[in-house]
Amino acid sequence: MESYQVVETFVSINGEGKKAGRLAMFIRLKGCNLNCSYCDTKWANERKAPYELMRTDQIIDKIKNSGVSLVTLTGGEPLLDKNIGELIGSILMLPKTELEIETNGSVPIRMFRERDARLTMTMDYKLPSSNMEETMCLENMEELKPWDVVKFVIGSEEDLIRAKEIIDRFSLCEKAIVYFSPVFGMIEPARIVEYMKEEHLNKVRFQIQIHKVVWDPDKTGV
Ligand SMILES: C[S@@+](CC[C@H](N)C(=O)[O-])C[C@H]1O[C@@H](n2cnc3c(N)ncnc32)[C@H](O)[C@@H]1O
Ligand SMILES: Nc1nc2[nH]cc(C(=O)O)c2c(=O)[nH]1
Ligand code: SF4
Ligand SMILES: [Mg+2]
Repeated sequence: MESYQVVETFVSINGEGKKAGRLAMFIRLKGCNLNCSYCDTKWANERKAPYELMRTDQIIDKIKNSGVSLVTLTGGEPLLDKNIGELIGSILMLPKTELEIETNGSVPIRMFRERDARLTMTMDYKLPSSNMEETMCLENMEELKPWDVVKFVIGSEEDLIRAKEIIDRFSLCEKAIVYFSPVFGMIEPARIVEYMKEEHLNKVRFQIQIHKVVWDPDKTGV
């Protein structure tokens, strides 16, 4: 049985994506291959970040005991772990449990091609203000399912323009559910809505990270 470097687990309302507002069990894995300018979980990516090595069965027990039916696997970058398939498969064996994976868009999601709506990919497209755009795996745009989410986290005017270009180039609104979300505190959220109106982005959904409004934005474990 495999084990994973877990930096935190907690139950909270999901603050992002199409399952926002619902209770979820969060499993946050250590480490990331990117270094986004705005990352709010840099602490989890540090080499020295403390973690608990948890076996698949221990994580599954934790989910079962939580009584929560939605699991959010995040990080760091959860898809970097070469054994992640075992954990994903085991979570999906739990009856009536939905799994959402937060992934950064730089790691191929192709190996998860055979999946139904119980496994949602919530995939970022990293825009210029992240300084990570060149790492994006564009083949992923062809692997999206209609129930997946593509998230553009927007920090600047340049990001807005680039997000629209990418949506148009890959017909993203026809392939998946598309969100615009501000880099927390970096751009006036109303400007994003203005841009959506200007460009008639009728299928894009606007979202603010709910947990940063409910709790201190720097608080972990919520
Ligand atoms: C911390 S990341 C972990 C999962 C994965 N590494 C990724 O980037 O998608 C989870 C989500 O938080 C978003 N995020 C990180 N820092 C943020 C910030 N300062 N403001 C808004 N969203 C942020 C990321 O863009 C991503 O969508
Ligand atoms: N409440 C809450 N919802 C979230 N949705 C995605 C998160 C993440 O960090 O990936 C997150 C998070 O950190 N907290
Ligand atoms: S990819 Fe995700 S975890 Fe990694 S640095 Fe960017 S926002 Fe942070
Ligand atoms: Mg977060």
